[in-house]
Amino acid sequence: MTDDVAPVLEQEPAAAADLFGDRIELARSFTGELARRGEELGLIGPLELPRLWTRHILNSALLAPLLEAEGRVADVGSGAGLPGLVLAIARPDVAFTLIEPMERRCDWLNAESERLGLENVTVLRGRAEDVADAVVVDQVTARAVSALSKLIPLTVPLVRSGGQLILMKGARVDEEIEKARKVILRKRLTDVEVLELGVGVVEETTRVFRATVD
Ligand SMILES: C[S@@+](CC[C@H](N)C(=O)[O-])C[C@H]1O[C@@H](n2cnc3c(N)ncnc32)[C@H](O)[C@@H]1O
Repeated sequence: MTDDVAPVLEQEPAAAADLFGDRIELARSFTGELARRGEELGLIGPLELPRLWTRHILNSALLAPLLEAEGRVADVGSGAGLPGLVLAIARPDVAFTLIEPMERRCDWLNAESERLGLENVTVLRGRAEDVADAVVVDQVTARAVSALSKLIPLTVPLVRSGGQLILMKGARVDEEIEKARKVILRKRLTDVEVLELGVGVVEETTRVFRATVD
């Protein structure tokens, strides 16, 4: 447990207030708790503290404008709550299902949702492929779960016809798309595009694979 999280919180970038608006205090509270307990709970590595805001919190919040008003979103493999819990803070009008197989991580997600008073979060313990019958959403998000060739088959069954995949990817997204070409065709994804978000706001531009489910 890290007691002094002030240095982490002091690194809040100016863009945070714009992205979170009147929810900024909740975002600060979540960031502080993640800084305090994240390493001990195995949610973040020790090197992540100095870049918690830019690389993790803001990076996740950049997806907020992509979410449908009053929609339903499933975040697959939420882990520490990235991007799912951060988005639930930024978008109280959207109902989030955080899908995560590890019990300890589910405990953290439930405890933080409760502590922050987030009424738009349901935590579902399980693997995406095992809970697909219980979930239908308008959009699915995921960050750092697996390569697109595996992630697309895991996420498509959760989404209604006409809904979207919004999958956060790294610099090698084009390579991943190339490797997933057959899966993209087989799953009949349309409107496939790569969005570059946060240019000049976050350390590394956030690349998002977005596609519509048939
Ligand atoms: C590397 S962590 C990333 C966590 C978080 N999304 C982030 O960006 O920090 C991958 C997470 O995906 C979860 N996971 C792995 N396979 C999964 C599956 N088939 N369905 C749902 N979650 C899965 C793991 O338990 C883990 O919490």
